[in-house]
Amino acid sequence: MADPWQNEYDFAVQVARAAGAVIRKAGEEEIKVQTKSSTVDLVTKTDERVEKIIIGSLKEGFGDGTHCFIGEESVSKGEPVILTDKPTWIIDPVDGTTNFVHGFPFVAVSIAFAVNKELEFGVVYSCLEDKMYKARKGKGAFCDDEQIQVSDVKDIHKSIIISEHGTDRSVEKVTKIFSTMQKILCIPVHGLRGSGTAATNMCLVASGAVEAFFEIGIHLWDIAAGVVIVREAGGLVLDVDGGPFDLMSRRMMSANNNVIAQRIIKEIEIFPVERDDAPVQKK
Ligand SMILES: O=P([O-])([O-])O[C@@H]1[C@H](O)[C@H](O)[C@@H](O)[C@H](O)[C@H]1O
Ligand SMILES: [Mg+2]
Repeated sequence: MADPWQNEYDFAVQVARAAGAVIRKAGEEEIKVQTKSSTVDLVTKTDERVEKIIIGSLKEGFGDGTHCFIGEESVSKGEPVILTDKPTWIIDPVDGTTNFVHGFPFVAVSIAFAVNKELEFGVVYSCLEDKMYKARKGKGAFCDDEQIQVSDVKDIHKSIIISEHGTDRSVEKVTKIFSTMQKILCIPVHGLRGSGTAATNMCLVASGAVEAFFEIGIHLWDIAAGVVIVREAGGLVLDVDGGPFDLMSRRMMSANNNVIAQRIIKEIEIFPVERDDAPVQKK
């Protein structure tokens, strides 16, 4: 049977590449910064503009009303996060906005596609490095058309682990995050890293540069595309307590294998976060 979502997949790659070119260009100009949920949760005109470009192009291609869209900036303007069985695009126009603002060279466009609430494909364009990561369910993961695979390291002492601290600066949460990092570092592991973009971090797991990446507090648009890429590269994605991964939970552990995942999970100090599909009240 012909691949039902091949057109959508090819289109997503084209749109991500075009969006990345807009981001690169915008990075050469003056960047005006605003804040969202906190003073360190940054947003720029480029985030909004690129999301409009991406959703606009997707609607031109597939705008017969059967497709739904969940985009970071639309949600921050008050749209609810509702994932139905309909074909749904999950978009982070600029993952790594803080990096973008500071000229730190990792910024990604992340586009995922889900049907019947299952992720079908993911595209992550690391636009400053000009690397196109992509994966289609059951068909492998690729970086610039070269197939990628997770690392085969099983010894935690030979691993590099990524975690991030997100944008919540409450002392209780930051304390737990750093306590977890300290425990992992002292296992000991070879190193701790973080690129500043969850989407890129997942591609680093998928391509074998690191063994695991976990974070509490990410949103579905940060990781949806990366989830497919990690799985198709032979890795696994779990909840931070070792249970099944839940796209809406804002908790995610991705690893090259279960030995590494379980060893890290033992050290994670979990703190509560509001789910992405929590009913919209306020804003
Ligand atoms: O805001 P944004 O730059 O799109 O996304 C952020 C990045 O992915 C960062 O690595 C992660 O630590 C944050 O949790 C995300 O919110
Ligand atoms: Mg993001």
